Amino acid sequence: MLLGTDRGDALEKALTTTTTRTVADDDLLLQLKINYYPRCPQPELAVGVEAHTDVSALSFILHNGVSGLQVLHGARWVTARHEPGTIIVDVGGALEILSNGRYISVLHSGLVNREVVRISWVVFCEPPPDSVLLHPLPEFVTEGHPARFTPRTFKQPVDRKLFKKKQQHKAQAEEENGGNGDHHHHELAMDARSLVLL
Ligand SMILES: O=C(O)CCC(=O)C(=O)O
Ligand SMILES: [Fe+2]
Repeated sequence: MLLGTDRGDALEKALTTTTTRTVADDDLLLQLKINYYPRCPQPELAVGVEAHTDVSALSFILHNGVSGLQVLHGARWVTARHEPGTIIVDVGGALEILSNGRYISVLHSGLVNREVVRISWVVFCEPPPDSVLLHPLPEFVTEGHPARFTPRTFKQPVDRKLFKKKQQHKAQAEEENGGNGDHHHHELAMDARSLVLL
């Protein structure tokens, strides 16, 4: 999402008043991922970054001003605004859990462009993998809004995502090789891709 004033204020308040109590500042892990989207003569046939949700708490997307980030809004894919000098902030799964679903981790994807190269630098801000149990914070749990998530470590959804990806790519490789080829290279490529697709 592009931070609007209302949501931005609420988000900032939630983060400064609640998250820091659960996760100490120096426990937060920052990971940088650089996406390079080459020009593509037939963008509609290509996959840039496939549809996914981030597992992080927050992701900060810096970009070269070229649009390409698509966000699922209701039933429609909409293109995010890429105004020069702005940073796009994306809510990840960890924040969805902490806020008991008040902030939603939306499905998004990255498209390639026919004319221009697109580059995005994404900083994923993540809780520690297994020393903290993520659960809806008490201030977001009421009678009207019971807890929607069971407690889990950050590592659990990450592992689940990697496992799903592995299965997907294995099935793809088997399809391509008629079920009996040498899959070694596919699996190596898949592992590299999975790691950066968190
Ligand atoms: O390139 C973008 O704008 C978004 C990429 C993205 O969603 C990701 O790397 O997780
Ligand atoms: Fe993402």
